[in-house]
Amino acid sequence: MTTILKVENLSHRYSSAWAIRDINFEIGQHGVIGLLGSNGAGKSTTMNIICGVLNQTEGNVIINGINKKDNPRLAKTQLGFLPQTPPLYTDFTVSEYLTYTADLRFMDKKLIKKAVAEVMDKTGISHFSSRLIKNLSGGYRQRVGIAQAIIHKPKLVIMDEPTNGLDPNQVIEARKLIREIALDHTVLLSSHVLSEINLLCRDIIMIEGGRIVFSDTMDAFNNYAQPKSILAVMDSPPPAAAIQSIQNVTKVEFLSDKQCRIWFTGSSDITQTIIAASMQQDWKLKEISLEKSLLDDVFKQLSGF
Ligand SMILES: Nc1ncnc2c1ncn2[C@@H]1O[C@H](COP(=O)(O)OP(=O)(O)OP(=O)(O)O)[C@@H](O)[C@H]1O
Repeated sequence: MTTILKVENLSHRYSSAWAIRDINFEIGQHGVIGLLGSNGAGKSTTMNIICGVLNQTEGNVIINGINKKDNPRLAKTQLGFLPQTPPLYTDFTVSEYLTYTADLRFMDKKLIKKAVAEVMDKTGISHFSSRLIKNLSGGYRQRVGIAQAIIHKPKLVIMDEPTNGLDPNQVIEARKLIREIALDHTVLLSSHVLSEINLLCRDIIMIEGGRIVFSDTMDAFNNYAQPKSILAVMDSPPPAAAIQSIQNVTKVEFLSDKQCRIWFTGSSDITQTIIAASMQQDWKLKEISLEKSLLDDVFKQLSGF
């Protein structure tokens, strides 16, 4: 794996309290990586340090092989940042603003005009190039925010809650654009919206109380909590008490005449016991399936709520 971002033993203290403590992770090329955590978990602190807006108390941030402490200016050329509120100058036109941000990124002046045209095309805002930013909708302003983050073709793009405050259609459009950007860049995106992380991200890093509590693929996150319930459909189901008498069954709830949910402890081999009981007692079992834990349940389990 080519490492684009390496975070080593990162800790930060605001006055006396530690906001993050000993954060370590490494991310590779392309794709969207989700930074998930509830409010106050430490996402913004981590992102602000990576972007150089805040200096860490301890630890290292290495972007595309460059340690931010040793060469902050060079490290910053490797990254683009879309903060929660995009830093837009609303009295500028779209192209004036993007030209200005390209200059701030120390881009070669001769290349700026072409880069502005390219990034407007990529983010779907070319037709608004001469419009004042203050006259754009929220969705288009967000596109301008994304355009300024990628105009200098950085390896790493950091987005802090990028769909916050957008209406449902704008959210769909913004997610589509983020996916496209992730084909050429590594995107580290923070959110406390689980469904968004699930839709967009390949890998997930979860922070709670300033510490990493989970770091793996999205699939591993979805499978993290073991199934604890079974859905069964029977043509001739017995009373709940009969199912409840099976060892390790903790609760039975009928959802309809023929369908019930069965909670259990211990191994999921219990499905075999239920199948055997059904055959012995002629419950006419037609379907049986383990219920996958909901993303929200995993989140609750990991965050200790
Ligand atoms: N400037 C500051 N001074 C003191 N404490 C701060 C400061 N900024 C953040 N904190 C504290 O640091 C902790 C982590 O905050 P941070 O903003 O990084 O969390 P977050 O996960 O981004 O939350 P949110 O989703 O609400 O933005 C919290 O306890 C917060 O109160």
